[in-house]
Amino acid sequence: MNIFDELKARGLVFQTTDEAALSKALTEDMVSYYVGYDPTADSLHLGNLVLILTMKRLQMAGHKPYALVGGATGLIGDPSFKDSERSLQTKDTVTKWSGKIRSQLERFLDFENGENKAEMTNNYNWFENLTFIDFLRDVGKHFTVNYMISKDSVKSRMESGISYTEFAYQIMQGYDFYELNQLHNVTLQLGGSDQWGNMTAGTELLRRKANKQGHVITIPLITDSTGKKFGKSEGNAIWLDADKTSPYEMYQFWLNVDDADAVKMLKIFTFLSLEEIAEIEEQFEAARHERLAQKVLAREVVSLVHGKEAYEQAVKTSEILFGGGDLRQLDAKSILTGLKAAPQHQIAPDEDLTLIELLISAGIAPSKRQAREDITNGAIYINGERVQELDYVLTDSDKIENRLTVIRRGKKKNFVLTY
Ligand SMILES: Nc1ncnc2c1ncn2[C@@H]1O[C@H](COP(=O)(O)OP(=O)(O)OP(=O)(O)O)[C@@H](O)[C@H]1O
Ligand SMILES: N[C@@H](Cc1ccc(O)cc1)C(=O)O
Repeated sequence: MNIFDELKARGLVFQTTDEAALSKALTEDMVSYYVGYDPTADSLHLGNLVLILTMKRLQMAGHKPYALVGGATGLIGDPSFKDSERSLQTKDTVTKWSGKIRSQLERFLDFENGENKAEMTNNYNWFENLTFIDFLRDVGKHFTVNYMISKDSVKSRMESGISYTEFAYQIMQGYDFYELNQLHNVTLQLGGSDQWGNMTAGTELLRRKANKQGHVITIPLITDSTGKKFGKSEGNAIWLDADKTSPYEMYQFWLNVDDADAVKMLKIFTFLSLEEIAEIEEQFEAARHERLAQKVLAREVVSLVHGKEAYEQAVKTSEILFGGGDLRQLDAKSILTGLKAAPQHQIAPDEDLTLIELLISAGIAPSKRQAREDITNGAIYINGERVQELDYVLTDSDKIENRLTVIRRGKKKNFVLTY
């Protein structure tokens, strides 16, 4: 199967320009291609990861990737399918975020080996010295306003309003494609389906200014279970930066993917072969309650993004939180994430309550009698360990990172005491 057919079989192709020519080029030559990321946050997220992995698939098939950080376009703001203007970030912020995005991209592609090793680029390099006059004369002249306003990506804004700044965005991205073609013979651009308008501005410029054919592939936008696109603007991003979304949170996210989406996600987010995925699908369908597809997803994607060790730590966290064990082996953040749904109760630092008093004050037991019964029956656990002393007083070693203590009543009911 050639790489284009494989991308299609994985559900990664939404739209393309001239499919026959593109498929032929990808079969016969080494194609140089690019994907652009604007530094509009300090981290990429799972929605962006789909494209990074698609870049990687093409690189594994022998094609040459250019990862572009939008140091210039990030200063302008892409209006595609956005209801309102973006607020401009300072130049310092954009520079700082560019660095972060760049180092995340570097983790996924091979920048070292072979003729098709990946290259990193930044459109600030060519926009920095391009004067306004030259831009209008050499680039703007190739676009009619009629063409620009006809794009679906800006249509709604033609009514609600759009600044000249954001309106110019599509021809900036168009110019990037042209420039990368001139510099590195890049002939293919990939992006999410919301990027079609900007990307075809590039093929248009290539045709008009250099008389060359450029290709575009859009990938479908990945949505959450409620049908919302994963992304920053929707506020449901799962970040690749471990400080923003911990490996444990990402692990939980994958474990909770809907049955209906799980196999689709395996094709999009993992490097397992389609045959391996078909086998997993068969087992998964035979016993859905075992959630095999979700477990494999969690293993593959968390290991890919955060490494095997972080994945194993996430599994351990889950086992200890939900299967039993000493919670002091875990960090406070993972516990808070894992027990998000558990009731929390804040304790004043100098409150030296006995266990009975504590159970009542935190609402864990309804009465003194019940509290006493629970403790003596062995139904009360502090950080996973059974405590049967009625007048036990919490010590510093019960306070995980000095932030919290978990009290469990019976098998499942957790309560988090915070300080
Ligand atoms: N959920 C998603 N599924 C597939 N591709 C995505 C998704 N979210 C973003 N992308 C793609 O990643 C690239 C970079 O996206 P961008 O920086 O606009 O992220 P974003 O989170 O969508 O940002 P914003 O929400 O601010 O628009 C684009 O090509 C975009 O289409
Ligand atoms: N417009 C793209 C980012 C991008 C920037 C410059 C490009 O040349 C290509 C893509 C986005 O917002 O996601």
